[in-house]
Amino acid sequence: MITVEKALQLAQKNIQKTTITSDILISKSLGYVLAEDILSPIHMPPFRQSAMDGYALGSIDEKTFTLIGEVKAGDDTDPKLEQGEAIRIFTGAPVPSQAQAVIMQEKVTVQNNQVILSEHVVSNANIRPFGEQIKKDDIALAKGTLMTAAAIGYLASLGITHIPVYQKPSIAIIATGNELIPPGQELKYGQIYESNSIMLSSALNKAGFTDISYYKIEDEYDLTLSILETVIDQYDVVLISGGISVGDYDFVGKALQALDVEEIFYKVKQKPGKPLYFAKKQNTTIFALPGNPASSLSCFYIYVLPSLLKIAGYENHNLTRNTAISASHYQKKGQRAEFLKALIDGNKVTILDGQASSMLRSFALANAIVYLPEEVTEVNIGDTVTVINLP
Ligand SMILES: Nc1nc2c(c(=O)[nH]1)N[C@H]1C(S)=C(S)[C@@H](COP(=O)(O)OP(=O)(O)OC[C@H]3O[C@@H](n4cnc5c(N)ncnc54)[C@H](O)[C@@H]3O)O[C@H]1N2
Ligand code: MOO
Repeated sequence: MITVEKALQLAQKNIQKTTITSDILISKSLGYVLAEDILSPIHMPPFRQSAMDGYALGSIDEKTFTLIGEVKAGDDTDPKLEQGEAIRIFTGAPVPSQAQAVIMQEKVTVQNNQVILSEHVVSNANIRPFGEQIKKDDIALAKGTLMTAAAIGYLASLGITHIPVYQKPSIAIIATGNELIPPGQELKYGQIYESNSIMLSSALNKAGFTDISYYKIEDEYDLTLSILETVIDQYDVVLISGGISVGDYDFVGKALQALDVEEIFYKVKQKPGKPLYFAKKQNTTIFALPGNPASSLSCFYIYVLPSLLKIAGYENHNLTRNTAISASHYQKKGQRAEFLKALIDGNKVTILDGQASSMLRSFALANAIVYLPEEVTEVNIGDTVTVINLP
């Protein structure tokens, strides 16, 4: 059994950013990472732009100007403007080439076609210079940038429609267990509802991973072997739930071994999620998550999600860790490091009741995980603890 720190380190070391990129519509690019530098195809702004509704002035030394016309946003005119003359102008409109400044309409009075300034203006006031934000062929956004709403808006403002991004992995989720039936059917004695696949796919969707396929396997060796062989061949990432412990009907480990996967680690000194298994085969990454629902989700957030984000090209792929002051007393029962479902409010964190790995209610209420390393055996109210924010 390895430590949490060693397991995290091995996951980091054995996961590489994908080399597969594709050109996609920017409207579909939220959450993708740029695979190349994007150069601006235009100067932005593409002309001298008025930043205010007011008057464009032919000179800046006078206090009174003769009003000779108007330019509004979208106009394609460049009217002549002499010293002592002004043109009515609006925010976003092209500023006449000869204009030396724009004054806000609140700072003038207009009488008989004369614009009278109540204060002096400085040269180029309220004019957004040509190419002020970015020049044509300069790097608009660098390779590695995460596409956020703002990044999408920015590239759209430069007229860009398609961008090269790192492809997101295709993912198979495999739920194992004879006892599992889909929600919506009536439970027979011995059965429970299968909830891990919908939970994991929801967590994947939230993180922007949508290429997901589902499989359900009975606890049967040959079937486990053949389905695992197929999915390892077909998908970039395989997430298996359950069947990874030591019981007579836990066939996942045996099947993976028979398929000659490269085992990176099996069993981590942690609670929940002790029998976590991580392996690779060619370009496929395989995580076998313990079947207990809270163990599955805990391992997903701590190990799987950072790995998937790294594959998809994210620079900051780890969940944020902070410290907070515990509002709870908690006594560890065993020796393993623990990930505890918790509720953080400001810098105060409450460890929730119901931490068993079979229970999801505390997870459903949690917004954070308190991490207790092996050496911490007890938390007292007022102690500083490590907190991992849940996405
Ligand atoms: N003798 C030992 N027994 C167990 C050990 C051990 O070290 N020695 N470890 C325990 C720990 S810790 C865990 S965690 C579990 C993990 O077991 P598996 O990964 O093999 O998972 P299963 O046995 O298939 O299922 C465990 C539990 O979770 C329920 N389950 C499974 N899949 C789903 C699903 N898709 N949706 C909802 N619930 C699911 C299943 O019914 C079981 O109750 O092993 C301990 N045993
Ligand atoms: O490690 Mo298991 O997830 O404690 O129950």
